Amino acid sequence: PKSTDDFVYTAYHNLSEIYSFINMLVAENRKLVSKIVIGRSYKKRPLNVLKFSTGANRPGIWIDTGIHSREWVTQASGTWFAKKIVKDYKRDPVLTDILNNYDIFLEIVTNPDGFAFTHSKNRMWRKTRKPNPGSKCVGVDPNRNWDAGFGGAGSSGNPCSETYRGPRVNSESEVKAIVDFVKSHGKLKAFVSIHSYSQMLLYPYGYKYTPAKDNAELNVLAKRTVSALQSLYNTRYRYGSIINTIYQASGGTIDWTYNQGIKYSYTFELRDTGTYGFLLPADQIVPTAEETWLALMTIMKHTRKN
Ligand SMILES: O=C(NO)N[C@H](Cc1ccccc1)C(=O)O
Ligand SMILES: [Zn+2]
Repeated sequence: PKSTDDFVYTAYHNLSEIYSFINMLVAENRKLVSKIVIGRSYKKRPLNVLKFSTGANRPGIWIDTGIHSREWVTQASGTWFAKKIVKDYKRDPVLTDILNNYDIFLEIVTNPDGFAFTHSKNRMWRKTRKPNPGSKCVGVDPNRNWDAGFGGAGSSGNPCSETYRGPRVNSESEVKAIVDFVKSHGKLKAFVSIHSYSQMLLYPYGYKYTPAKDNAELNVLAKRTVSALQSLYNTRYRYGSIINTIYQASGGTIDWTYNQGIKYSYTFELRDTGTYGFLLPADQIVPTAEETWLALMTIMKHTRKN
């Protein structure tokens, strides 16, 4: 495609197509959009983050998709979100107000090595692609590698496991890059990590049963958020803390971001509930992105007001 207007949002795309989408979007919207490279993957691919900003030194909102590479509807949705933001700025009053006060950071391909591998060799690949010394098994689960209950129940020490935590905290450059960005930015007010599938909206904690101190507020906001999502196509989501809603998981992304003080830390599990699972048909990409955008707007609106 020559522009992001004729990019096909109703189809899945490979790594180079998404990278070129990102570059086109920046080139077409130089005032609003810039690209930050926050680091490199194990295989030295750039970790590209889109920054949407209308002024300096603003607080920020973070959204990542594709940290688990096989969850293709998430990177596809992230691409659609990026275009939606530039289309709606100055047209939608709520988004315009958010962007006049907050920066939005969007990492679409958060695990590029894994994503490339799902296109080339194994569609069901989840982890990073860093080799594990002493094992024939490759990769670390980037949703177990964070310094939040790291190594506890709900992750594995076996390199061959899909939930292998890694040899140490932040061993994965894809994770470390985000950790460093969060710490250096210092003013992120919301952090949303988008996965699939199960149709759930989850908040901390995953590594312990202790409720988050903001549990009540996070629960009320989650309820309102899933209602907004359901309003479009009647897609139903469950919501609650990770450990109570799905299972115990240690070293997870949003447990760490919440403990960093980012109150509005959420994980989405997008469509579906298992009919197609990770192999969600492409004709569900745009409906999924549209309904999820209503949810994200709810969280961003609440963040703006608090
Ligand atoms: O893999 C997915 N979804 O794709 N999520 C599950 C559950 C989860 C969600 C959020 C935090 C921690 C754990 C996982 O095992 O990582
Ligand atoms: Zn996942």
